[in-house]
Amino acid sequence: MHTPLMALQLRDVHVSLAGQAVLHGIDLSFVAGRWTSIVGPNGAGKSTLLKVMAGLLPVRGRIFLFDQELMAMDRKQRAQQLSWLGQNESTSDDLRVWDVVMLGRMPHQDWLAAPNAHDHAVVETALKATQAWDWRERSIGQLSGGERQRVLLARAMAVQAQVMLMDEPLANLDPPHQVDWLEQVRCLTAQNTTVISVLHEVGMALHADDMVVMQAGRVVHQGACADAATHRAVEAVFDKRIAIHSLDGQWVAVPKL
Ligand SMILES: Nc1ncnc2c1ncn2[C@@H]1O[C@H](COP(=O)(O)OP(=O)(O)OP(=O)(O)O)[C@@H](O)[C@H]1O
Repeated sequence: MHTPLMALQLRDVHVSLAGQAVLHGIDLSFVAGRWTSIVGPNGAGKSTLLKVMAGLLPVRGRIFLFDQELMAMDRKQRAQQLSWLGQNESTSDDLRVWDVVMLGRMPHQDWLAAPNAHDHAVVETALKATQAWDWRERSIGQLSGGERQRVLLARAMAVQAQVMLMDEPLANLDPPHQVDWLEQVRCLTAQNTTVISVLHEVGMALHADDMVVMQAGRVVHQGACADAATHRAVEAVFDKRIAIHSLDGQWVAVPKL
């Protein structure tokens, strides 16, 4: 039997923030080309885990990006392979939308080199994919929260990284653009991109291939979104205040009143 290629692996990862232990011995493996959603209650450590995988926090333990130790990688190489969409990302409001998305191409450009035709083509494709193309000449400060999120998603896509990490990518998106996002993730995984996203909306998170369920700084379950064991784990971390059901071939999470 052939062993699947692992995009990211964490081995006994511990994180402390401001002297407080936040992640306690995380062991996880993410198969390349799949979409995993991370869910759990407020304060469970989801955003911290995502930051750790982006190499943004000091940790105790080991993290591998494909076969390389993440922390030992050259910054540029890491930036080419890992793309990051954080929560409440700050950008200068004066920046043109086009230029914001072009920032995603930086890991591929030489120092002070002008973007080439390929960079322009990638930025155009990303802006069109998130339906942000019409705003390309506007400054990002003039956009609504959801419009801005679509521009930042375009920037993350423009990196064309093998692994994409997204923290609350659906924040501020209206339902049609949430569905667009689902379709974009499907396109990315079809091209063998690995997508890992923190999602609060359990119903959306259940569209992923796999799920990591967290509670109090620990992983309590990792499994396929279609598995009953995954559903039970999600219901348990939310104190059984939600129930997962099948509806028209999809999984939905409904409040238990
Ligand atoms: N900079 C920090 N200093 C100290 N503690 C922090 C810091 N950032 C986060 N924490 C704590 O770490 C824990 C995990 O936070 P994290 O943001 O990872 O949780 P989360 O699961 O993403 O939560 P939410 O669903 O509310 O976004 C929380 O208890 C939080 O208070």
